[in-house]
Parts: sequence; C-alpha cells; structure tokens
Amino acid sequence: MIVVNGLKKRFKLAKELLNTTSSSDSRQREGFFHSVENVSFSCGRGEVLGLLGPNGAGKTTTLRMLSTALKPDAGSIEISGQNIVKNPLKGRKAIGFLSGTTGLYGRLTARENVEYFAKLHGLKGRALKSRCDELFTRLSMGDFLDKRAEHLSTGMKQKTNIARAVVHRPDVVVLDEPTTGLDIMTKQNIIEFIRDLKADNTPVVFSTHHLDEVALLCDSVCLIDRGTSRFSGSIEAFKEVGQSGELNDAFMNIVNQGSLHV
Ligand SMILES: Nc1ncnc2c1ncn2[C@@H]1O[C@H](COP(=O)(O)OP(=O)(O)OP(=O)(O)O)[C@@H](O)[C@H]1O
Repeated sequence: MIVVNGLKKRFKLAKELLNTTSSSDSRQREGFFHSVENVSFSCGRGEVLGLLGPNGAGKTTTLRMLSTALKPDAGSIEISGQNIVKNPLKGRKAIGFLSGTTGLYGRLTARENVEYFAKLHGLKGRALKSRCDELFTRLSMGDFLDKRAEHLSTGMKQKTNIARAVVHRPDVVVLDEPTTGLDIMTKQNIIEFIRDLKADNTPVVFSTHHLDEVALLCDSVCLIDRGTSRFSGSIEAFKEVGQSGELNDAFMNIVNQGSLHV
C-alpha cells in the first residue's frame, strides 16, 4: 500500500523570471514556482490509481517525488508503513518507476538493458533468467529482444523501459504516462500488463490524459489541478462528486468547482 499525504514541492524561479509579476498562475510567487502545493492519495494492494490533471497540474512532479528522484519540501510518502521520504534507499527498492524521460543504453540490446537493471537489483543466475523471460513474454518483446536499443521503435523502447522498471518485483509500480504516443497494439499490451500487476496484488499508480484507460483499468483516481489534489477516491465517488456518469464531464466539473474556490 502507498499513502501520500500533503506533498509540496516548489522550484526556485530562474533569474529572468524573478521580476515577472504578470504570471496568471497563482503558483508563481515569492521567487518560487509552487508546482505541487498539497497532494494526497492512497493506493492499496491490487488497486490501480489513475493520476489525472490538466497539462502542468503537477502530476510528473508528484510522481518524481514518489520515485525519490525529487525530495518533497513537505508531506509524507509511506509504503507498507515506511516513510520513504525519510528513507529514500528503501523507497528506491520498493518502487518501480517509469518516467517519460528514462533513457536506455543505446548500444545494449533490449534484453541486455533489462538484464543489466536486474543485476543492479541483485538478481542473478536462474532467478534473473526466469524473471526476465517472464517479463519478455508478458510484454511480447520476443521479436526485438536482440536488437540494440538505439534501433528500437518508440513502442519497443517503452516496453523495454517498463520491463526494466519492474524487473525487481517492486512493492509499488509508478508509471508516468505509460501509453502516450503508442500504437493501439502496444497500448493494449501495456494495459494487459497493468492488469497483470493488479492481479498480482501490486498497487499501480499511473498518470494519464486518457480517460478511456481510466475506465478500463482504475479502481480510484486522484485529480490534481494547479498543484492541489481536488479529488481522491473511488471511480464511483469521482462520478458522484463530478455530477456525471461520464468521466470526461465529471473531470471538467471537478476542475471547474475547484476554480470557484481559488
Ligand atoms: N524544475 C522545475 N523548475 C521550475 N518549474 C518546474 C520544474 N519542474 C516542473 N515545473 C513546473 O511545474 C508545473 C507542473 O509540472 P509537471 O510536469 O509536474 O506537470 P504535469 O501535470 O505532469 O503536466 P503534463 O500533463 O503537461 O505532463 C509546470 O508549470 C512546470 O513548468
């Protein structure tokens, strides 16, 4: 289980922006951009949580804090009762993180990339081979395992990145826009893969702009708008609070309700 409470993260504004007073985003103030101001949610075993929000809402910043790549200014992130903000090493082992910017080693093949990360996590011998083979099958990677990463298509790279992110069987899987820019077959494969993680009881948190994926996969959602979680709870509650059975309409209604309170 992962429990996120009251996360905050601000970035110092670059010198050239310091004297700009005309930003319409209330998060820009006192020399800082407050990307994440107050984000809370939880995701239990066997649950999939969709992290939603308009462009620039603070989703990636939040996920980067979960991955321990960024240290929150305030708030807590607990995995199975351990605060990983205080113990980032534990966090790194406990979380499998797919970021939008993760690079693969271009000279290594898809197989070698995944095996390399498996070794970094202490896997070896038969255990390494069987875990990698399992992922290669689940992600239908057979056709390109021995191609160098620099020659892979976007979808092949994404599958390799996902395999590499979860090779150590993390307690929680965190995926930043896992299906963006992918063809239908690859998307479907990744959706099935997330379903398999759910069936294995692994909590999965993923950010997306695709509400059809949310309908297919998610038990709960967290909607972030301008750095603050405006809603966090089950899909049913989301529709109720958003006053619509359609996820798109519920999303818009909650964002608009939030605007009324700013
Ligand atoms: N290092 C940084 N320095 C200054 N501002 C930043 C930094 N990182 C992010 N931001 C700002 O914080 C805000 C939130 O960015 P973030 O990437 O978390 O949004 P997002 O919800 O993932 O957006 P998208 O859906 O477009 O990917 C944006 O306005 C962004 O410009």
